[in-house]
Amino acid sequence: MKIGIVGAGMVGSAAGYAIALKGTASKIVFVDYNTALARAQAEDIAHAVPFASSSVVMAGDYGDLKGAGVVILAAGVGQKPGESRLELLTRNAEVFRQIIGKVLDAAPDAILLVATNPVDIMTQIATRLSGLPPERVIGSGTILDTARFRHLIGEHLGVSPRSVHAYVLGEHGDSEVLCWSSARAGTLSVKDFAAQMRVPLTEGVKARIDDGVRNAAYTIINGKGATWYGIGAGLERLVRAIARDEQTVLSVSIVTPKVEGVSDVALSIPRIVGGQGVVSDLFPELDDGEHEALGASARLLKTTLDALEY
Ligand SMILES: NC(=O)C1=CN([C@@H]2O[C@H](COP(=O)(O)OP(=O)(O)OC[C@H]3O[C@@H](n4cnc5c(N)ncnc54)[C@H](O)[C@@H]3O)[C@@H](O)[C@H]2O)C=CC1
Ligand SMILES: CC(=O)C(=O)O
Repeated sequence: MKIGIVGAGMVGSAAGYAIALKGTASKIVFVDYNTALARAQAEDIAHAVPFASSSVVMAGDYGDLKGAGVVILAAGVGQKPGESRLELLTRNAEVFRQIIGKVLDAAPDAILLVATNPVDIMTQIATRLSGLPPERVIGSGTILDTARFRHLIGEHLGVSPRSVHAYVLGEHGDSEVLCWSSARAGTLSVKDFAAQMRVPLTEGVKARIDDGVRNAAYTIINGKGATWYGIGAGLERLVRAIARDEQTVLSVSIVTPKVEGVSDVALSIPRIVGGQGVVSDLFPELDDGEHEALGASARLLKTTLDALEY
């Protein structure tokens, strides 16, 4: 499958690098209004390909997205230290106004994968601007937060994160909801797993993990200015699920008709992803606190979107 990446900065290039190394796409086209940057990223990544795959990597303009099955949208500004994702909204909504029409003129059949923050609201904006059905405009949502959650649980329990099945729901942002009530390691609830392994899983430990997931972006941005490897790998995972029609469960954001009483809001729940985009939503079982927190997250996103004129 040919894929396009609009925005050749840290996130776009990390995604392209991961896709090229895994050979997930036959062709990768970078588009950026900084054409020198797009060309440099494509050339640098192309030099990694002989070690790994046979993907063709190039830079181009919007017309070169013709025939792309997936276009990743990673253009726009990122957070400065201390800035929240929601504070980026006005600037990045303007970027999407400039690029979505051009992407669709060239690649009307593409599935759009949104990475630009605040990703849930940008997904809702991209859905509206494109006129595409929601299942074809997919925000990376909490795919990264879910990976962070699995990493920290696995580290604490002494088990591979690949054996941890746990999801972060709601906003990719401060109001996200770590779903402890259904978190499992292997075949056991994390509580039973911890007991068998004789590892404490106290409220204090859970609070530390919650903080580590919720504030990971702030910590990393303080240290190196931005985050890119985690989301780059997450975007590759999404492209793979689509390119191979995997029907894989991933926590991603699309405009959803009803969540905890809030209508038409983009946020993450686990969903089945395949060649047509999102195939099904999987509403997880939640405890009362998680229901409440997911409702609050949905209301925050909806109110923030409603305040934006676009
Ligand atoms: N969804 C997620 O989990 C994550 C999302 N992000 C978000 O991804 C976005 C990109 O972050 P970075 O790559 O670090 O930023 P960056 O500044 O390195 O790259 C952004 C690129 O967008 C390009 N761009 C801006 N306006 C454009 C336009 N109108 N047309 C074409 N290209 C344009 C810039 O030239 C730049 O190369 C940010 O909004 C950031 O917050 C970052 C990390 C994780
Ligand atoms: C920047 C961002 O959204 C993240 O790393 O979670």
